[in-house]
Amino acid sequence: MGEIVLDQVTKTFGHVQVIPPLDLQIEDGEFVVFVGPSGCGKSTLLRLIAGLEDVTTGEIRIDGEPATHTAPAKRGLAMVFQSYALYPHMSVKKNIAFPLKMAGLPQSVIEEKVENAAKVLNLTDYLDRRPGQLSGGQRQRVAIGRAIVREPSAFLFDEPLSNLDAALRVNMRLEISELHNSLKTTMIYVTHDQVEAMTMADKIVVLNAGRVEQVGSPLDLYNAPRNLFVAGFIGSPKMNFIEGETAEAHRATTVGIRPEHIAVSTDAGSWAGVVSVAEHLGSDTLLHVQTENLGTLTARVDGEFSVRHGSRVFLTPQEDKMHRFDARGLAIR
Ligand SMILES: Nc1ncnc2c1ncn2[C@@H]1O[C@H](COP(=O)(O)OP(=O)(O)OP(=O)(O)O)[C@@H](O)[C@H]1O
Repeated sequence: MGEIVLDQVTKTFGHVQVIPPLDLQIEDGEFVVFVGPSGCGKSTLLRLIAGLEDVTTGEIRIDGEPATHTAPAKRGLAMVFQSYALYPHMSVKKNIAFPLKMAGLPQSVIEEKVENAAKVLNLTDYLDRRPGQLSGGQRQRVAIGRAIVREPSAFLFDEPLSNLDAALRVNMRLEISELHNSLKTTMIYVTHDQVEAMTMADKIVVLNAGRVEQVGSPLDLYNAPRNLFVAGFIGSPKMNFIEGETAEAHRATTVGIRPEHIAVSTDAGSWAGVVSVAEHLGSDTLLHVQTENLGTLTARVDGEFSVRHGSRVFLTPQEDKMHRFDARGLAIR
């Protein structure tokens, strides 16, 4: 089990309401990612679910049971922190066993659970080492191991990969996804990195200033962002926005087009411009183009596209991939 429901939950620190009334339903077994810019309230929301912060008003239910005032240890949830929070003087084995020992389980049961977790996480060969003798990725796996042995109804991850270098992050991302596939336990994962959100989530919750801007699958958010904020936040490189009179469609004050939905030609096209920067990534080419009337637009072309800074090009947007927004920033469908 691992269904979590937030019903009109708010959080106020002093006089500042950082979470206005918020409803959210997390299904059993789902991988849910909270994503949003720094300070939007992601960690606060996770800590409210964990019970590390008290809600100001509203209710939390876990598996149908009221949990608003339940002590953190009694919620059946396991939190994995960015800082790993390992005990430096204890071996990997003792670190993983710690919550079981605290719970007073028999030694034989502890041994078995630690062994199984170590196997799942490829830590079997490291059980006698101390955290200081491990790489960042291995330490993160120990922290996850300590969560796994508790057999929680949900795992809560607070930016678990932000201390790792880029290559290791990609690896750990895959490992956590695989872990979710095999355990099928609810996971709630906080990140400010929309690529992590897109690649890992069943369901993404986009937060902005404590408010839920949109909830949906990664492709829902990519294909049909509800508003300008989600449109600009999800997708890399970012969606281009064209403002004002150029947004020809009635009611629309802003038109959005993703870089991958703009064709580039050196001969002819809808919008003429000059390449201000060309980023040759090998797999694709990103062209930042200073257009005559629409400001700078970014286009992404598959593979190599041999133009340089200063080259004259023409851009043609794919009409059916254009997004239109009204004066309030809401998508027009
Ligand atoms: N204990 C606290 N007392 C007062 N204000 C707080 C406290 N904890 C968080 N806040 C404020 O609440 C808001 C949300 O913070 P939170 O840490 O949840 O954001 P976040 O989205 O996780 O940000 P980041 O990605 O930078 O960690 C921020 O404006 C923050 O300053």
